[in-house]
Amino acid sequence: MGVCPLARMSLLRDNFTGPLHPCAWPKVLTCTCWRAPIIWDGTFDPDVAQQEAVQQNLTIGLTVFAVGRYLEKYLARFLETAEQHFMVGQRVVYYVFTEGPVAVPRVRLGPGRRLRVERVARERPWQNVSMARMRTLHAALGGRLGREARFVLCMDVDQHFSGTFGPEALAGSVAQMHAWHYRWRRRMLPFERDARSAAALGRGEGDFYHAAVFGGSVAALRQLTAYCVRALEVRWHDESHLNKFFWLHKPAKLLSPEFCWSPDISRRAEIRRPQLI
Ligand SMILES: CC(=O)N[C@H]1[C@@H](OP(=O)(O)OP(=O)(O)OC[C@H]2O[C@@H](n3ccc(=O)[nH]c3=O)[C@H](O)[C@@H]2O)O[C@H](CO)[C@H](O)[C@@H]1O
Ligand SMILES: [Mn+2]
Repeated sequence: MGVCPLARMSLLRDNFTGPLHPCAWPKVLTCTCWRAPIIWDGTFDPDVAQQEAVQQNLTIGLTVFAVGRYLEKYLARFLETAEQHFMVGQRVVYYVFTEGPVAVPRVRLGPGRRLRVERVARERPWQNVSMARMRTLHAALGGRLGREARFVLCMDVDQHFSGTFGPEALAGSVAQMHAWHYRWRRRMLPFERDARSAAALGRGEGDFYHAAVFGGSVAALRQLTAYCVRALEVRWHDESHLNKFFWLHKPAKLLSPEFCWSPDISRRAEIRRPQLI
């Protein structure tokens, strides 16, 4: 994975917490070659981020799709644990996209937190649900979600929060280092390599492998979703287009694999308190 070069470390700042502590984790990469910070537990001060976000009077959007079986199977736990861990103390607006609005569980929300349910058509086969997310997100960002929120995070529903997920995760554009791939050699990463695909990355291209959690300002996400929608019309997998986008438009911040971890992966010293499981 490599280690952040010392020369750059002192310059590394976070938009919410100010100076970061890249040395807190000597064994992991804490910045990218384009100087974006990689947020690991211990590299930032959560209290400063919290205060900064309150001062900026932010509303933070969290989008999630819960279509078909995923609605009853995952949504309640996702929302209940989000209430415990996601941007606690901030104004939050959840956007749940589902084809079954009446079945959305009634989760008790803290003050300043709202839940909006938007109806979407059920796509078949189920893989298309995942791909159709980009189109739906793009429309929502151009509508009420875009007016209500300053920053938005987009997540899978088949997971739950297990640790504090605070404003240190916010930036103009945010990508996450995929838990399964962050230790892989760059050339082994599963980017689309078929040159016939619009998502193809050439030899030596691609920085990190991303999926699972992405976000940013409304404007940046409009750009990302527009890119993926356009590209998806050519077909192929949404995740490949997401990765191509982040190769072309470098994210301002990266989230460490802790932010979306899988318990199926063997224990790793650098993974202490995962935000999502
Ligand atoms: C953890 C992780 O790496 N997740 C990525 C992986 O998802 P997964 O391989 O985890 O696929 P998945 O089945 O979780 O589908 C992605 C998401 O689509 C929604 N959904 C899907 C099917 C369905 O019947 N109903 C429904 O609501 C739901 O929010 C789900 O979480 O690959 C996808 C590619 O398409 C995305 O890149 C995901 O971010
Ligand atoms: Mn998933």
